[in-house]
Amino acid sequence: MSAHGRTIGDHAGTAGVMALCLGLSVGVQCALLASPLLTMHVFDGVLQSRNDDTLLALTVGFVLMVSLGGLLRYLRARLVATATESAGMRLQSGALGASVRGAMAGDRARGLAALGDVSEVRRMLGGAVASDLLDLLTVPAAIAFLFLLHPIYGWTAVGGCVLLALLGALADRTTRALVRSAMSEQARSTAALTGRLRGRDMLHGLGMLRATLQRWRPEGQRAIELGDAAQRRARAIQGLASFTGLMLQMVMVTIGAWLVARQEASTGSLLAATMLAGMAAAPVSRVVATWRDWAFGVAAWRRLTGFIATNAPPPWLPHDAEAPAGLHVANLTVTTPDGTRTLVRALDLAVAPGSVLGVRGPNGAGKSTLLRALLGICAVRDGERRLDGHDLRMPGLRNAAVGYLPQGAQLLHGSVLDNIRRFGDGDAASAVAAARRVGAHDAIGRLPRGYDTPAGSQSGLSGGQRQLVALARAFHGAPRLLVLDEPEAGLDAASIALLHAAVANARDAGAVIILVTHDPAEWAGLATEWLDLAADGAWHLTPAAKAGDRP
Ligand SMILES: Nc1ncnc2c1ncn2[C@@H]1O[C@H](COP(=O)(O)OP(=O)(O)OP(=O)(O)O)[C@@H](O)[C@H]1O
Repeated sequence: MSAHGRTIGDHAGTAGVMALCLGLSVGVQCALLASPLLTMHVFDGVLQSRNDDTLLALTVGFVLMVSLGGLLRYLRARLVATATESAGMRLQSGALGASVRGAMAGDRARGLAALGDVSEVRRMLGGAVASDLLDLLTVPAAIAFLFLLHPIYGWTAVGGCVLLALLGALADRTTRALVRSAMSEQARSTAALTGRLRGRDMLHGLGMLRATLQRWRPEGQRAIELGDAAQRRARAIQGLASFTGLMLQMVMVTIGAWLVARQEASTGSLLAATMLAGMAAAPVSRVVATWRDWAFGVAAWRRLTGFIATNAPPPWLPHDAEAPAGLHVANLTVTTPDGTRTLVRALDLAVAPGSVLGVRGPNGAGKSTLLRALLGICAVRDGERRLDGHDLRMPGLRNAAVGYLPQGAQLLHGSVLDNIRRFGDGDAASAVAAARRVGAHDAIGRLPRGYDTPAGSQSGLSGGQRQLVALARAFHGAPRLLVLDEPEAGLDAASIALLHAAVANARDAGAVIILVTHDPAEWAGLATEWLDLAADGAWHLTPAAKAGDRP
């Protein structure tokens, strides 16, 4: 199904669920309103006529209506829970994708904060907020009923509900700015702490943990203080709101007694009016009471949707059937992630299947960033990059046809086997074959749990072992494009020799290979062409036969 079709389907499904929730809520309101109606009949009819049969019939009716109301309320709660759960999941997957894209563009902190925002929105959706909102339907129904009993009852209830709504607005007005600063301060301090704690070896190795935490403490403290201040103000107003709800019922009793004394209303209507006033005020009080969840949740939702829209996946170019086989790069301009400096200007490149392009240049010239730009995992100012005519930014294409070895291996939480087969369902044999291809199989065999050894950041793998596992992951599935960032880093001489053989085999099998190296002599026998990057964005291509000629 197309993305567009899915969107229409989603909207139709959401509209259907909302209509059903509304229908169930109307049913709940009818059942609720039956109680004051029956109470009025008991007082005004049965107490006068002393008819036991009528009393029994009214009691049965009352029990039935209350049970029906309970059942409908239960069904609505289930429906709301399912709908909010799936909305939360959709939001989470959108936020995850946007966080990864944001991190690629150099904004890791915002990505982390977005995941915090997802929790905030889910807390709002998962709480009683949706049910409270639907219960607001009771307010007009109860007030209409009160007007039928006597206009004074109706106007008193309107006055009480307006007062409650004003208190809600006051809570919003007096705490909104505080809540906003508390939330952004919290997001900033969490991101700052996470960033500081990432380099755990260095923090402990240089005894810097204490100083780092001390520097962070004022930021964390400020976020907590702002949050507490907002909570305190909101709680004071909530207290006022519950008091107003009680007052409304008491005022209703007094007005009812006055109307009964003037024979303008019956005793039964007094009781019904008191119950109805409580029913009208309760949902408004609850909305005021859960205001904090609302305010935080809605603010988080606004930030999230903005963040997801800013980090939306780029529109992919259509397949170019005319394009020659291999990697084609046209007019690609790569900048630093923050966009302040051009690293590679207007690069044109054609690497045929069965070729090895070596990339070299001084530290910081932009070699790693260029590889990321080729794979479409960092923003570029201009240009296209295609593999066999397909836009390389398509994640499906990269998963199926690309092998990538980033700088620093970057193994993920999971076993060595999981990492090599990229967390897919592929059989273990394919992972073992990839490990054999790059000469990693024996090294993995010597690990305490072999292919089941944990490989994430907390694992005990050495730098070289991590590099071998990452190489096996890159070569897994015989990719058509291999992008290797300093593949020889951390490897001993024997492993480097096996790596050369793996690259030669992949080249002979028709793969396109791009590799960054600081040791061009190491790859002199394999590279078919060299791309030299200068510090000012200039670049130069040299056929391997003339590899010694630097620009
Ligand atoms: N998040 C960022 N914000 C701003 N500049 C960045 C960011 N990340 C990297 N850079 C800059 O981009 C430039 C290119 O970095 P890159 O890692 O691509 O260089 P490199 O040629 O691979 O370097 P090395 O040989 O040291 O690995 C560097 O000058 C670096 O300072």
